[in-house]
Amino acid sequence: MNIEKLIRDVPDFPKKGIVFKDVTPLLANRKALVQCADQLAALSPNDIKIDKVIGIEARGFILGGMIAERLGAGFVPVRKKGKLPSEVISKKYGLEYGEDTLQIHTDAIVAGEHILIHDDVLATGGTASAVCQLVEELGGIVVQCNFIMELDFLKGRDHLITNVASLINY
Ligand SMILES: O=P(O)(O)OC[C@H]1O[C@H](OP(=O)(O)OP(=O)(O)O)[C@H](O)[C@@H]1O
Ligand SMILES: Nc1ncnc2[nH]cnc12
Repeated sequence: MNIEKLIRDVPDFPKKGIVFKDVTPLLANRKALVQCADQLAALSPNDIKIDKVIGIEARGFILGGMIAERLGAGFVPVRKKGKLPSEVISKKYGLEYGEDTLQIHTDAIVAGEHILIHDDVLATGGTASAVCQLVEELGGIVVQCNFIMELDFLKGRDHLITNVASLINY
């Protein structure tokens, strides 16, 4: 089925001038959800065993968990500042409509592990790039960053030195 039809444009959210790509209709459709998870898992390079999938808060959690299950990998959340309970490392970052700080538990990744990072949208790349840096600080190897969609005109791909894959390009 055509998952693109289930992504809704919301003008002027969360700020004037931003066209927000809303994935909630896609997530609510049982066939689209499964198809999306299957296709994202299939994007992962099949010659490297993924140890852990990272989902980026909040919209990266849903399909990140489904991809981890399909790849037989663990799941690691990267969260906004102040949400993870144990010892963390942090990275400040800028995104299409603001800035924030992301955190990961220091014991979430063992040095040398192969990591796949998932999020719903690649826009400027600020968010995904910060997560790559967190993974590398812990000694993880980023195998791929994958996304439901990529906003090509914001050139997020240029900020990521790793393999980048997405299901839809705008
Ligand atoms: O490529 P960038 O310009 O960095 O933008 C992409 C990020 O923006 C959105 O998250 P948001 O910070 O809105 O958080 P949410 O998932 O909690 O709504 C999206 O889910 C990505 O994480
Ligand atoms: N235009 C957009 N729609 C949805 N999520 C985003 N994250 C950054 N830019 C976005």
